[in-house]
Amino acid sequence: MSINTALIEWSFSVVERRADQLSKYFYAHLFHHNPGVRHMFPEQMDEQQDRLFAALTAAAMNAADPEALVAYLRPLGFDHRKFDTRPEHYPAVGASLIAALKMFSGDAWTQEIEEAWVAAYGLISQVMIAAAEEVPASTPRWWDAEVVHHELRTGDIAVLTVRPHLPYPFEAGQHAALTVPEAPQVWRPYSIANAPRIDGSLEFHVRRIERGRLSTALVDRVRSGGSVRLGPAIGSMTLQPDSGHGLLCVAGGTGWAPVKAIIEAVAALPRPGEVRLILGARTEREVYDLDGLERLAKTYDWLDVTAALPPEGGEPEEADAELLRQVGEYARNRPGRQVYVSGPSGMVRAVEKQLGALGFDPDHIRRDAYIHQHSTDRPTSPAEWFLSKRDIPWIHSR
Ligand SMILES: NC(=O)C1=CN([C@@H]2O[C@H](COP(=O)(O)OP(=O)(O)OC[C@H]3O[C@@H](n4cnc5c(N)ncnc54)[C@H](O)[C@@H]3O)[C@@H](O)[C@H]2O)C=CC1
Repeated sequence: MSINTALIEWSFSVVERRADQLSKYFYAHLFHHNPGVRHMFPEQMDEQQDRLFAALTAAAMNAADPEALVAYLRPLGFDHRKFDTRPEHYPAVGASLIAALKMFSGDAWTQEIEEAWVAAYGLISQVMIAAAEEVPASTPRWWDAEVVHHELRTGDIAVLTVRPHLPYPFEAGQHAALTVPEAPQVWRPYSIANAPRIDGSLEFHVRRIERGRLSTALVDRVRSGGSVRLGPAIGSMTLQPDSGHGLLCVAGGTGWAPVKAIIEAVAALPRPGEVRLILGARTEREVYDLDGLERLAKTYDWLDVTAALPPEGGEPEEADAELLRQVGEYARNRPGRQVYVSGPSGMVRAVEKQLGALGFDPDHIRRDAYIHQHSTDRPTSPAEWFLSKRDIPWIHSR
């Protein structure tokens, strides 16, 4: 089926400036016509408001590249089992999407545009439904877990250890969506900060973000003995077969979490290769897992760690340049190395660009695109526009 993505993109540009109102209309339409799905969303929609809509528009705009689209949508379809999403929900969402776009397009809406959106949405739902149906029925839709340890490491970063009640399959470097009873139906992806353990426990590193309902609950309200709910583990930032030949790992802030898991997975290899870890933080205090780091560095002679911090008395932003300097210095003579990069998307992009300039093959650089889509530090593509909370003076004029 061919989809007219140029038309979709054009029609999107017509409504883009009223994205905020459009997504509100979309949810109002959805809930009015399908009151049965309201419980699947958070009570307060402000934070979550645009996420479903953003994913839909991002996917529709990528419909011209079926391979990329399928790679993006399959894990999403699998992950959506945790919302209890059923095939019959998809037409309902599609109808509200079209209604909202039509409403805000005015005279610009044509039969051809409608057909292009219907075709794109049809493809999106088909891939997601198929991905969810391929999962064996015995696989849980979610996993409940007990918080066995909760530790505040800095004013705003907590490290949580949780133990799922049922076996939880995952690979080092993957992430899982979390929610807690303190923030019902608010889900966010967090990287798992360990390789699989015999006792089945999982570690998560959470920074409280401004107005983040879930991160605030995870940092300030959840305590040992509490409970969390996990979606399935997803993500491809996992250890590759040739990783034993040496790795460069670059981690910034809480981006340390999946890199820690990768290092633990390297340690389980029969013959671990050399691993160089460059760990960036904006201040020394922000190196929140120093004990864990020191333990790894002392135990494994193949692991070499340097911190990228601002110079003495320097500004926090100077850490950015130091991190890139260290990456350049190390990578210059090792163009064949596998690289794992995790942290703010600005950092990940800067590191990728630098490695590209040094002749690194992009296929050797592993990072987590999905996490970046859901983090606060996001690129600003037209679709991403929906994801970032911005004050638009001429919309919120009062
Ligand atoms: N799997 C993944 O990729 C994961 C990604 N994250 C993301 O990592 C981020 C962590 O946030 P924070 O701890 O607040 O990080 P942060 O703002 O404290 O920055 C961490 C490090 O990145 C460096 N950095 C930031 N922007 C840069 C740029 N443009 N160029 C070069 N270096 C730069 C800083 O100097 C610092 O060393 C969040 O956005 C989170 O979503 C977190 C966990 C896992």
